Amino acid sequence: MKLVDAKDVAVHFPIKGGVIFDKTVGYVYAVDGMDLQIEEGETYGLVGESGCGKSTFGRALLWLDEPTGGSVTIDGDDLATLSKESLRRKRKDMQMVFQDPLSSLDPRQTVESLLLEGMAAHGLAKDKKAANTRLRELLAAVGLPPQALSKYPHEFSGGQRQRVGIARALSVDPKLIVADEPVSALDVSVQAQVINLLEDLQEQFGLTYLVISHDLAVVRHISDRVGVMYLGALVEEAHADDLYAAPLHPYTRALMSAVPVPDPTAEDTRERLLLTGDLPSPANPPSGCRFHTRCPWKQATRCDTERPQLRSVSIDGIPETHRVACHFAEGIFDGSLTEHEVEAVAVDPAATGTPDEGDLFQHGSISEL
Ligand SMILES: Nc1ncnc2c1ncn2[C@@H]1O[C@H](COP(=O)(O)OP(=O)(O)OP(=O)(O)O)[C@@H](O)[C@H]1O
Repeated sequence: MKLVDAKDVAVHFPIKGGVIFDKTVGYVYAVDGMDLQIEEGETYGLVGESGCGKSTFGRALLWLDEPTGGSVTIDGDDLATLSKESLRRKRKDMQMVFQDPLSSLDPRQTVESLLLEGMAAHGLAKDKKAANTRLRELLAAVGLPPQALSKYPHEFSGGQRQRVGIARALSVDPKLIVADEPVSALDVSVQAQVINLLEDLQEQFGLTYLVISHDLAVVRHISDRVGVMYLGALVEEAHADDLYAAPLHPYTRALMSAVPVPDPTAEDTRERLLLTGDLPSPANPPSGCRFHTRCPWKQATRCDTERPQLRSVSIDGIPETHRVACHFAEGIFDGSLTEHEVEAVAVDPAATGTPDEGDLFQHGSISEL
């Protein structure tokens, strides 16, 4: 059964200008036409460069950034149609795990108070004895000792703090968890432990996950299906193994070719596809296919004028579930379309912003699990 059904979701943030910043002078098209479905019990991994709109989409799914267009249906309820009270109750079913638990957990609260707070908001702490039992069960589930209840967030290591963040999300017995870069603030040695914990909890509690990450290795390890996002929308979607075996979109191919091979002494026969040019500003996205300014296979004039929709392709061995938003995916795949040099495009650096740490292309920070 479908738990998440997002259709044509848009989140456009107004850019304020004028003398006293009271006028809307433009929009940041952070999310622009996202279609995404997640089955109950599934893990969907969302990847893409920093600034492509992953977090904003995750927040829009949970109605934390209210979409400016499209619809989000969770477990049969169209969130836009819910009353304030119904939406408040619905929040029990959909929780978020953040990248940096230290900034998402109130430093003045003990773990006990942090966990009880969420439970109380949904009427799950009325019976003190039952709530106490539940607190201990939650800690055991995330691998923390009962003594952790009286401690403050700063008294834990990064990995333990993320366990507290996960326990807090779990405390209200949710169906869906959106995990936004859940391990990227952690040491590589701890990352695998937290990923394994998320997998165990999914099995134990029947959870559905949207995992947002810039790290292709993390996403590959944990996801059933993967969506690749570029400038506010999906450019490719497939079962994880299918995507990694045969990336079809030029952007996905570039992402994959940036990943170091696990064994550096082994001969690396993959094609190298380096992305040229900066990520265009989401305040001024390119017309047509949003990737055309960086695409070595761009064809005039279809790519600059017609925005491609996600579609299945007719390529032998590529399943119907593998969809790509590229007019020329078949020609690129079979080599009948030749590559050309990508002209450097002048991008206004002020509008583009500085890539964050962890940006795949800046740091190549892919960890192997
Ligand atoms: N509240 C906001 N107001 C205006 N612009 C915003 C707001 N939140 C995000 N943006 C912009 O929307 C775009 C998408 O941001 P978002 O954080 O969703 O991307 P991301 O892919 O999650 O990147 P990162 O991994 O760096 O968080 C960026 O250009 C960002 O600057």
